[in-house]
Amino acid sequence: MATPKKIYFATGNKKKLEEVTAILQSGAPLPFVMEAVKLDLPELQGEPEEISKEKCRIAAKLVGGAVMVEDTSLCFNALKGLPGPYIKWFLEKLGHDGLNKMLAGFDDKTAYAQCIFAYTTGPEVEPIVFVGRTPGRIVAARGPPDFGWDPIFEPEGFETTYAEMDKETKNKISHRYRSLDLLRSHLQHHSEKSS
Ligand SMILES: O=c1nc[nH]c2c1ncn2[C@H]1C[C@H](O)[C@@H](COP(=O)(O)OP(=O)(O)OP(=O)(O)O)O1
Ligand SMILES: [Mg+2]
Repeated sequence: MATPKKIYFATGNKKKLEEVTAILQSGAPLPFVMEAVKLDLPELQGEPEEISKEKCRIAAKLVGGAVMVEDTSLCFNALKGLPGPYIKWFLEKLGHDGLNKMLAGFDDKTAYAQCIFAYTTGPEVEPIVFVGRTPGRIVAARGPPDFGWDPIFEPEGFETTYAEMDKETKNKISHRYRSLDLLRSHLQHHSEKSS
């Protein structure tokens, strides 16, 4: 399916939108225009890929066109990947400190941040997904509490948390960057210019 000229990015999260905008601007010229649309999408249950796909189907019906969405998980290895896609509620109820305490009984503090973009050309078309992961570990909160669980996630190979990094650095190594980069390649590959 050829890449459409305009693709909506549906999210209710301003910080996600800021990062997605920055990541898309920092690469090669795009074969499409991204238009943000603020939607309050449901928090679904299930396997992360399915959650993203279903979110995308719902968004495509609402916007009536090509759309991308993403769903983000924070997965603790000691907890076999939980809270995963339910991190939003865990963060809201327990805060940074409570999330750290969840791992108190475990030596293994490693975790991974996962972002799954789902994209469809329209409401009748099955979405496809792109999985981006960044490994790291859960630490006591450090850095500005601007965005979700950024202060408690220290990516592997760094001594700073996501929150302590400048945005440019985060956007080069993040789960979101990795997932969006796969989608970008897909769209570039399927654009009329290159096919
Ligand atoms: O890079 C990130 N760094 C720190 N925290 C993050 C990040 N990315 C998402 N988050 C938070 C937001 C929400 O508490 C949960 C994901 O839930 P998730 O459903 O994907 O996000 P959301 O409901 O805020 O926006 P949306 O309207 O796109 O579903 O993790
Ligand atoms: Mg959500």
